[in-house]
Amino acid sequence: MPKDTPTTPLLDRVAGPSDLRQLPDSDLAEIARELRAEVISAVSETGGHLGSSLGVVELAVAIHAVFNTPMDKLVWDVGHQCYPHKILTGRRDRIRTLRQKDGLSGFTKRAESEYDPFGAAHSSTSISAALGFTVGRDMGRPTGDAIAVIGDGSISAGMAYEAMNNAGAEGRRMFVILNDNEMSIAPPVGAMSSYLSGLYANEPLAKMKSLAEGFEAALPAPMREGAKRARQLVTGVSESGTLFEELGFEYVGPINGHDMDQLLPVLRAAHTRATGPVLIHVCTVKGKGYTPAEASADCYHGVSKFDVETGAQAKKSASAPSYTSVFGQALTQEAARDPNVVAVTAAMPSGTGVNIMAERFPNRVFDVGIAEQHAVTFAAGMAASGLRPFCAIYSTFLQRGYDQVVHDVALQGLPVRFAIDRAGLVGADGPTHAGAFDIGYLGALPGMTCMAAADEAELTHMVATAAAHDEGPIAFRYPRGAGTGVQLPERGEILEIGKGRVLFEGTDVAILSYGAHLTECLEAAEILENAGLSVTLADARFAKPLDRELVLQLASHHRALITVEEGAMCGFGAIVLQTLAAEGALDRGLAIRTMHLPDRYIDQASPDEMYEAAGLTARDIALTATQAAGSTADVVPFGVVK
Ligand SMILES: Cc1ncc(C[n+]2csc(CCOP(=O)(O)OP(=O)(O)O)c2C)c(N)n1
Ligand SMILES: CC(=O)[C@@H](O)[C@H](O)COP(=O)(O)O
Ligand SMILES: [Mg+2]
Repeated sequence: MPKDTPTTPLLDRVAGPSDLRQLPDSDLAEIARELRAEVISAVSETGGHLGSSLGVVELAVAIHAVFNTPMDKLVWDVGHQCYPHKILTGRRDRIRTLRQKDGLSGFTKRAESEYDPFGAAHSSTSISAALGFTVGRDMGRPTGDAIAVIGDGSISAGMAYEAMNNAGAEGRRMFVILNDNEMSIAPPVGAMSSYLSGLYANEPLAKMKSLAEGFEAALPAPMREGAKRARQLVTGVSESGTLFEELGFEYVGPINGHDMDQLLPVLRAAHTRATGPVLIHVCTVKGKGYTPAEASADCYHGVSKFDVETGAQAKKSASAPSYTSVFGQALTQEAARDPNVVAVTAAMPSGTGVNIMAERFPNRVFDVGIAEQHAVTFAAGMAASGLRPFCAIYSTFLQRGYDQVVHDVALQGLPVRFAIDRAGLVGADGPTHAGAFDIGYLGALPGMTCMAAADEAELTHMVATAAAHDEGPIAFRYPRGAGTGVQLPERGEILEIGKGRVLFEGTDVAILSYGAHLTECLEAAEILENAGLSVTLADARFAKPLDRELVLQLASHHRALITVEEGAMCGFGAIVLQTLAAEGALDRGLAIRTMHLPDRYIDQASPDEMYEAAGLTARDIALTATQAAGSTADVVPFGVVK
């Protein structure tokens, strides 16, 4: 047994939620204690989203004890807090494979378990999905109650309100549990967060509040009194109820989400009496029960492997600064030169690196909360006012703001600068977080300039180029993690729009790279040269406008042309193909291959393993080039490829 494996005699008897339901209530707090120890122990070995999972340990036990999962549909918003739920629902034996190749996903996933009725990883979808299940139940589908568990950060997104607006009007029996830990990844922002804090502040007086008399009656006597008092208090102080009540929900809470003596009776009362939508406001502590997590500024939102005793996390041995930090520094330099440069983040200040600019220019960096759609249009408004906004959003999350990119930015030709982090495959977070599609979805837009950084120096140039580009929207993408270690320029150079660069010239095969896979292309070129093929390597820098002249030149002077990108099909390769086709350059016997992510989702693993599964290693590029060039040379001797 590994040294940190806790003893868990009660939890050992729980193979699934039905076992939990056989236990007396008096055992459930102890189950939660053992479950917390198991989560800490497992995540110390795997890394992952620890703080959020620790915050919902009691909640997970109580929900599974009261509701009839999997018939009742439990939908965890984001899903990053689902580790206790996975342990309780038959996945304990694989919990130490979390976020690894062939292991458990770090999020809820339909394919993994019947207890995960709805997959997630992007936030604020749970209420909509739960309402969908509710309608399914009411229309005779074999499904029970639906329960959405959503955090205070995630409930700031517009989608959650769209869902509550709809659910309140539908008036169907469903449950929304607001898990309020007064934290997002960073401290939460915005008026909604202040509003929830106000409700939370009522806690000593309003232990329980429900405007429905019948609901109060279902509570145990001590709570009933509290509920009545709260009702009088609230109705006395203000004519209106909470925002949730205005939206048509019955509001219950706030209650202490770590106290089984509050959780169990409240959930049971709700379960017994609810006839319409109910919102149960549960207050929790992110990182609860693990001192290093509770004491840290981010409550151990996402951790690498760590020492359970000390909480010390394994340090990544980065030989080079991360792309994110290089972006943050370059942005700060631009902001120092130009007072019109502003930055927007949607709840990811440190993830995107705009926190670096915020240290020097706090009034010019705007964290809008989890609200990508608003972030994009807000940036568009700022651009229309004459400011120079950088809208820094991960590729995968920008998907949520796509109509805003099209309608509010591109169509109006507004110069919003999109800094697109996490381009390509990201590793442990898996396919939900892969930056796979932005080349295609942005490349399709008239007037959009699209760049991809081959290394950190290139990223610095692209930040400078974007800052200087007032002619319309411009985007630049770069991957998660450490850069290549190249020398960074003192100041970013303004690149000529639509011009690529040739790294070296050969005669047989041309490789045209777009983005950070240039490293693999360099390696592939070396393999090919060793095998006797003469290679040209070019970095396109721009997908739009494409360097037409360069592409035509590569097409006409080589037997084979290979494009390489860290993105899905319908991306850079497609743009190259369409350009060549339009020029008639495909009519002359050129062998062309477009290398991109395959047309399937790639499960979590390390980024290298994921790129291997995607067929995008240096070896894959070399093999593809050889075959395209019609060479029979044995181009990949063992030992050459890393
Ligand atoms: C659409 C979208 N934007 C951003 C994120 C990144 N993200 C993941 S969790 C999180 C914070 C969520 O806060 P909350 O819902 O309060 O849960 P907690 O982490 O506090 O448990 C953010 C911003 C995401 N998953 N989805
Ligand atoms: C759950 C979620 O969406 C974030 O916590 C995400 O996992 C962060 O990813 P990075 O570690 O790449 O910032
Ligand atoms: Mg929170």
